[in-house]
Amino acid sequence: MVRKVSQQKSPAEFFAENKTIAGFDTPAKSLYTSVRELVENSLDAAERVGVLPDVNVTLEEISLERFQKLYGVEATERIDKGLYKDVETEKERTARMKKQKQARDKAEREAKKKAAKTGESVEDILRRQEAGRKAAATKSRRVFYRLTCKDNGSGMPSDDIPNMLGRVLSSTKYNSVMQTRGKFGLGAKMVLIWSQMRVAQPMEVKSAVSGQGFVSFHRFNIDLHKNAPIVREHRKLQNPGNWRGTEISVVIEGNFGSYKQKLLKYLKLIAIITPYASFDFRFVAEEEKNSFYNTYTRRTDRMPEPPREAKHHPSDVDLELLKKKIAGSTNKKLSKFLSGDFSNITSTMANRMVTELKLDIAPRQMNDSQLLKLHNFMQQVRFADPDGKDLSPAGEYNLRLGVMKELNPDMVATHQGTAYALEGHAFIVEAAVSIGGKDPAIEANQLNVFRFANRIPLLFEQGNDVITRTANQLKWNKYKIGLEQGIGVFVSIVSTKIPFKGTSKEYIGENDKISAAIKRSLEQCAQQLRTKLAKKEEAKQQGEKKKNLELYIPDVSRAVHRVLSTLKDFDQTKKRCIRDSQEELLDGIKKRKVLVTHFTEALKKYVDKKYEEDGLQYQMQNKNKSRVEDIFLASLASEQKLMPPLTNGVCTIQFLK
Ligand SMILES: Nc1ncnc2c1ncn2[C@@H]1O[C@H](COP(=O)(O)OP(=O)(O)OP(=O)(O)O)[C@@H](O)[C@H]1O
Repeated sequence: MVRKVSQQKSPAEFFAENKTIAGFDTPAKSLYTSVRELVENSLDAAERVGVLPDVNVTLEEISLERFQKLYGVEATERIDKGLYKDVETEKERTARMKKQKQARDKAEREAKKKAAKTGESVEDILRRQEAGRKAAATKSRRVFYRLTCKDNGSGMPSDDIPNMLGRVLSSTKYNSVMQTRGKFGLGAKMVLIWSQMRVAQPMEVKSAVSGQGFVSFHRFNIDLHKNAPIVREHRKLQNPGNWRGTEISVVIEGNFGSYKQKLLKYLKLIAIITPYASFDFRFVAEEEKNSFYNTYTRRTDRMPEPPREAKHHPSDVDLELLKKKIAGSTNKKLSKFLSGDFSNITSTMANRMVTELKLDIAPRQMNDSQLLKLHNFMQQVRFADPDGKDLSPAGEYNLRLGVMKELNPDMVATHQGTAYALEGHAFIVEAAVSIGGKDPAIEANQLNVFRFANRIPLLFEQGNDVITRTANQLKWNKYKIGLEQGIGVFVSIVSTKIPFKGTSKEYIGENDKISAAIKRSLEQCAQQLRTKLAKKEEAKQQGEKKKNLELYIPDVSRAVHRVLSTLKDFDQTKKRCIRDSQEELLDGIKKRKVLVTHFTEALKKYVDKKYEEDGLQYQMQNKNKSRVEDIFLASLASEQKLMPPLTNGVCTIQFLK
């Protein structure tokens, strides 16, 4: 009998073997996830020190041939051709030729049909298809990329760099109950692990913190087995411009072709939810003509209030956490510990708890059974929900600005809900709903749902996500919102703990509380849009009424002129009922001084005036219903106090102080 020997795995080995759970599935997806992880770290780092983020991403394409040259990989001289999977056998060649001929014949038949319908030439259609086929064929080739992400964030202390980026499950974001984009202490390390699995090149990091006086440069790998960094090079570089920030550079295998659209969509969405950041994306292709540069400009200097560190909510505490907190407590009284270390426990509440527990001792003197008693008791007590004051939602102003700047829809409504609590963590849902616009991201005849969690876009598992499900369930036609023009639904959830499914942070599963909060926010947006649409419809109807009236003007002018022309020849007795001013008019007609065009002009003026009066009357009638409507003007000042409202009966304007 073989004796089984127990084995251990380091976290780095575990995640290398199970990279899919961190979003590193195929080379294409891994490239996308790598960009995402580095960008989100950069945003966290800039916001941590309260600076407007500047994030520059460069993706340099490196063909297999160039990769081999660059890294001195000797290409194998092909002698035994049968060994290579890209060399066909005779049998494979015959089968391929047969298949290609069938495909060509089919394509030709379809192209002829299409040409008859569209009027295009058969050759053009076939040429286009051929280009598509070639593009698809290049997708299967191995391609590498040097990914570089540079920011103006906090920078990293020199000694921390190898550990923070070369040891799986290390993070500066662990010990706090705080809203951050990063949470797992995994992202940047997975980028390096992915690189090591296919390319074996070290990660290069330049970073400078405030007042350090130099830029630290590190090249390192991860020892997967030990889960520890292997530093290959460490130097101090000069920093004459006092730069502060981080630049991370790594070579990875990828496939930009298949994930280009996803990646650009991601950048667009992150620009929507972070309009106070500036993003540059540069793609440097092997062939110059395929290179491009996208920039997502900053549109406001107004950053959301940064998230603050919150205390643990008592209902979210497990025994281990309670033990850890107690071990670190210097309080002499349990009541002080409870009110000081947890949110939502006032000193009165803490005293009541201690009396109820009959446990008036210093926390560190508690034995295991007392600890268990305290934990059990905490599970039974009714605590108030966390209030969400430490969270940092994007804010309606930023959300609206982001949607307008990137998508320019015809109409947009926004709403930020109040905070709710989920297992001891506060969360806030904010939403925007847009109608129409010409951006291809908003497709007509459907709901286009865009999801954000802790201000990062979620692009995968759309159908399983609570946001998509809730948006699809809403009865949009109840708000007279049709799908024809394309509806954009933008939902952003912020929390100290987002209940993501998996470490790749791709979606949030079904959850009644979150779903109800999303529904409420979307309903508010839909209600605003309903009012706007009604106003627009009213204006349209007024316009049509005016147009219809104008249509009659030429005929009416001619008819009136003709009647008056006949009147001018009436006998004196009948003429007596005509007043002096009218006498003058008839005289004008007789002498051909008053023509049909004079009637046309007069009637046109009258219709214009009437239309204006009706419009004004409509506004007056509705002034009480909808006088106050948020409009957002970019303010130069960061102060947000409001001046007293200025009202003129038609609208109310309130400026920021
Ligand atoms: N650009 C950067 N500037 C400053 N610090 C950074 C930067 N990138 C990473 N860090 C530091 O390195 C740590 C580890 O980053 P990593 O991406 O591995 O995990 P994380 O961001 O904490 O969590 P997640 O796995 O959820 O992304 C971060 O917590 C942060 O302190």
